[in-house]
Amino acid sequence: MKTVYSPDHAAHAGHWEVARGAMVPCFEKPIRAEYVRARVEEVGLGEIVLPKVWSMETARKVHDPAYLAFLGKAWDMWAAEGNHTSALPMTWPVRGLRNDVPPECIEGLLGFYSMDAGASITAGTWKAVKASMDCALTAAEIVAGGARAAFALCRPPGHHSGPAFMGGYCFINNASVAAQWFRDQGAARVAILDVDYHHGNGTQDIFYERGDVFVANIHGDPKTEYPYFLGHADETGRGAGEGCNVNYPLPFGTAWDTWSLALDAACDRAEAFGAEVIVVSLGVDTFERDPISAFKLKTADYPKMGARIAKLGKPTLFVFEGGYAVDEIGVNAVGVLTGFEGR
Ligand SMILES: NCCCCCC(=O)NO
Ligand SMILES: [Zn+2]
Repeated sequence: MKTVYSPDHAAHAGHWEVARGAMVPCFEKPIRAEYVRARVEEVGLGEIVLPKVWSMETARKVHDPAYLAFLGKAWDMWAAEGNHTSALPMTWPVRGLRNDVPPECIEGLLGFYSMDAGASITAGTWKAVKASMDCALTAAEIVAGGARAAFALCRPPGHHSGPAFMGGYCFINNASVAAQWFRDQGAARVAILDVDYHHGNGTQDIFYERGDVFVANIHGDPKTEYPYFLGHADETGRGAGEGCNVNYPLPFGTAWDTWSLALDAACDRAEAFGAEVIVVSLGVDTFERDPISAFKLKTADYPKMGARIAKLGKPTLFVFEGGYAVDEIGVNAVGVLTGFEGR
């Protein structure tokens, strides 16, 4: 299987994030992608290629163009005010506040276009974000070109970013852009399987009223886990999208025996939907030693995850999302891919 990787990811290196009331070093850091790339090379998964440079045309079909334009200029606006550290939002338009965008105030725009303080912007963030999206589209093109599967080694991740907001380390929803690209190439029905520990609220939001893209999430129960405000089992889609969204919220401590039942159910639903191509939001923060998560999957479980997805027998694009147990991130993420290949 080919991997699409860009060294430009390293341009995005946030300094701090807020966790349990303290400023802590960012968990989503460049070394994550390097460890995964090293493991791809170590197992001989396949060729590692650079992404092509894509326009924003497809991204503008799943994201608000004004939001994307903001992402491209946010750092310059922040720096123009003499700021040197990461740009972080501090005020959000919650209930009772107005919802019109503050045109030229970077502090207001940061809050307007974010769901949390978990997406810090630095001088190189846009370069990395664009490259990450380019990796997803390039890998999608490899699949569309006849490959059974391809791996988009995306960093930063994307599944929390919605139509017009960033958050949870995410800026552009890479998996959603790829799914839209497959639709634009003529795939009538696309399924997105999000196996990251956290609910992909952005992906759900983007396709919630659409009947052409099925979205399944297996994740920490939002009653007690980030993102808290989406990801319940009663969220099944709306209008044309009714029945095209399914959530499997699971409790702290969930291990493979329970988690795999949700995967079976999600795969069955994707099959029943008639998906012609599968996009997997591949986060491995389901791992038992992940520092910010609370499931109990073991390294030996990840090849089983890949093997189950392979049973769908559909062209499959793997898009890298979360995972913060850096020492095992490579063996776990690539384990899904070698398991998919039946190695
Ligand atoms: N700072 C709050 C937790 C962000 C979750 C990031 C992630 O892994 N999402 O999949
Ligand atoms: Zn996650």
